Amino acid sequence: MALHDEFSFIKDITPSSLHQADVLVGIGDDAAVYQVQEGQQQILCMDTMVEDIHFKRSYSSAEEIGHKALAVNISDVAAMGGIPKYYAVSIAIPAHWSPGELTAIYQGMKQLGDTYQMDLLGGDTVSTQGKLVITVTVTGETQRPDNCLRSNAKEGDIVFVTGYVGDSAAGLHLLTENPDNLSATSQYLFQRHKMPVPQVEAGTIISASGRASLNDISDGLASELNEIAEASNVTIMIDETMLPISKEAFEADNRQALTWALYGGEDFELVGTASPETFAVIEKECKKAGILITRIGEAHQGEAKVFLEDLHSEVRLLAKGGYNHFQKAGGINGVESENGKS
Ligand SMILES: Nc1ncnc2c1ncn2[C@@H]1O[C@H](COP(=O)(O)OP(=O)(O)O)[C@@H](O)[C@H]1O
Ligand SMILES: Cc1ncc(C[n+]2csc(CCOP(=O)(O)OP(=O)(O)O)c2C)c(N)n1
Ligand SMILES: [Mg+2]
Ligand SMILES: [Mg+2]
Ligand SMILES: [Mg+2]
Repeated sequence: MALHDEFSFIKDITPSSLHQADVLVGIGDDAAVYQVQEGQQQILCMDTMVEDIHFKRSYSSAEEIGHKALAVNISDVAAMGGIPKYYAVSIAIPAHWSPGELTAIYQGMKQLGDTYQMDLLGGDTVSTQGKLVITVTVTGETQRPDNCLRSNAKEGDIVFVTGYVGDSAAGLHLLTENPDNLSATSQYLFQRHKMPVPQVEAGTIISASGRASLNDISDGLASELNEIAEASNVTIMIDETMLPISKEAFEADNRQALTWALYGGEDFELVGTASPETFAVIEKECKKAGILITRIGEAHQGEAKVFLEDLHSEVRLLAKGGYNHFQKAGGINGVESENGKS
């Protein structure tokens, strides 16, 4: 029988016990963490991008593809409060990709990696009769990974998110409509989709401030919040009026902007929770660093569920819906009907 759900597959293959006692975080968070020696924690993560699933060659340059393949991994390091240091790349190459394009993919990775002084340490090269597949492994270091776990949320916490949510999905929508659109709105949203900026500095500020729960937004805000609610066993309530949705996303389509923000995914912003006292510190430090961080709700005692209070003060359940690789051929799932009700 075909696979239906990447999340239950991951549960199935998670080992019930580990051999090594120095593993601090195994499968189940954004990245794994293990202790090398007292006070020195290393971080490890891996994400894959597949042509026509994660990007299209028709609208993404080779440099942009390389940038994003590394950025999505650095984003998982950021979600553990870490600093990225090294990367390795495995690439499966179909016949129709030219050597020039392939080196340009690596230039895109190098350009981003250089901004963090990251080094490429190895990888693998194979041919494929299918689409181009690029898998990146990133390692790095983290001081306080225990301050960034998905399981750290507590009742009374403030829920926050960095940057704007929904831009990437808005960009993808516009790219499929007219990738040649030169309007400032389209150009901004294209950039947000094709060249995500991982939130490393925000991650280090959050992990240094105290206990927080943290996730990066790859599958969508609703999905990531459900992961925090489930791992922490709390109810999360967010407020539609507080969601940081850009004017560009509203301009792209007023009626779809909320769905993009909740379920679109690939914003690679950080979402999490912290006590009001810790959040005050995070907010102050982010302001100093010029990082937008927005309070969007609270965590409460109760079932592991996520709710949205809408503009009319009506409360509705936010299902885990978001991007799931084995449902609806990878569409936006769990999306409300036209009138906004599920
Ligand atoms: N095929 C796999 N084998 C082993 N571990 C996996 C596999 N796929 C995902 N994982 C692990 O499952 C967890 C969730 O993965 P994923 O949803 O891809 O996280 P993220 O959205 O942060 O990239 C991570 O800890 C990841 O390392
Ligand atoms: C051509 C195309 N269609 C759809 C999408 C949207 N999309 C693809 S994968 C994905 C979710 C994130 O990718 P995933 O591999 O699940 O990342 P992870 O959760 O492991 O970080 C989204 C929203 C896209 N980027 N490009
Ligand atoms: Mg992640
Ligand atoms: Mg992943
Ligand atoms: Mg995913």
